[in-house]
Amino acid sequence: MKTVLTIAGSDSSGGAGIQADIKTITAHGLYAMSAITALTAQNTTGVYGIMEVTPEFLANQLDCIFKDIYPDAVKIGMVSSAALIEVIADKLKEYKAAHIVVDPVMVSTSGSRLLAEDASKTLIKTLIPLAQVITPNIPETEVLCKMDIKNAGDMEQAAVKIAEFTKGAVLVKGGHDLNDANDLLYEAGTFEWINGERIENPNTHGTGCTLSSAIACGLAKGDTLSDSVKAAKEYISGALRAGLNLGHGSGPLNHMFRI
Ligand SMILES: Nc1ncnc2c1ncn2[C@@H]1O[C@H](COP(=O)(O)OP(=O)(O)OP(=O)(O)O)[C@@H](O)[C@H]1O
Ligand SMILES: Cc1ncc(CO)c(N)n1
Repeated sequence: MKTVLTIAGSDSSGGAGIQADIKTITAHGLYAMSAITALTAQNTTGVYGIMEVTPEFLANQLDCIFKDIYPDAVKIGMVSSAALIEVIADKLKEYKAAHIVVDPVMVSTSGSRLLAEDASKTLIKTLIPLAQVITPNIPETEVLCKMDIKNAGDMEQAAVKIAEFTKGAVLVKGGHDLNDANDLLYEAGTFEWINGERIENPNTHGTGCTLSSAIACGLAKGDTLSDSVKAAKEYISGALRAGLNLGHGSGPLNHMFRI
């Protein structure tokens, strides 16, 4: 049984974070372990509270997991502070973790900041260089490369800039103001566009968490990064097409549709 560790925050509404990750990993037939970085009180309309775990407690969770069930891949989602980012980076190096997917979560779909202002530098300096792939959305890409992104050419230029400070690949996700669903994988100097049909569904809460967890599943199974991203794209499109409609805001996906 292949295993995937998610290191992320808890989303009380079940649509994003740890909950989305575990549903996605399970739907892919793999075993999910989880280390929780923070509790959030949130629902489909917004984030109403964040309570971080201490760095010591996060280190304890990671020790418990790596000493007992060694993960075949690791997905990192919301990590809201520099101190927690440093603990994760130290433990990933200590345990020589492989197939690390970093989803640089900064702001929730509902617009709430999930990464402290001063933590971006620590994310860039200590965690992103450990990633096999990072999966920023358009706003996160703009923060990471300090440029506006208005079109596909900007996405390609941004991916090259980000690759300068990460040793891994960059998946710049489309959507948002570009109003498409075309993603760009930049790996070892090569661009690969992974296009998707835009699905008119207001319930997109947790799409990024779901995609990055699905990519980690492919890597855990030994697939190439390109194949893992393409399979994850199929999965997220299917989850959007399945059209779950819960809550009064931008609701969750249907993770449990059959792949
Ligand atoms: N309406 C849509 N139709 C089809 N694909 C979509 C749609 N919205 C997003 N996607 C796809 O979903 C994946 C996640 O991208 P998105 O930009 O939503 O991530 P995100 O903003 O980080 O998500 P979240 O923060 O809600 O977890 C990408 O592959 C993107 O192309
Ligand atoms: C806990 C958590 N992680 C990630 C996201 C991304 O949307 C969210 N809304 N909540």
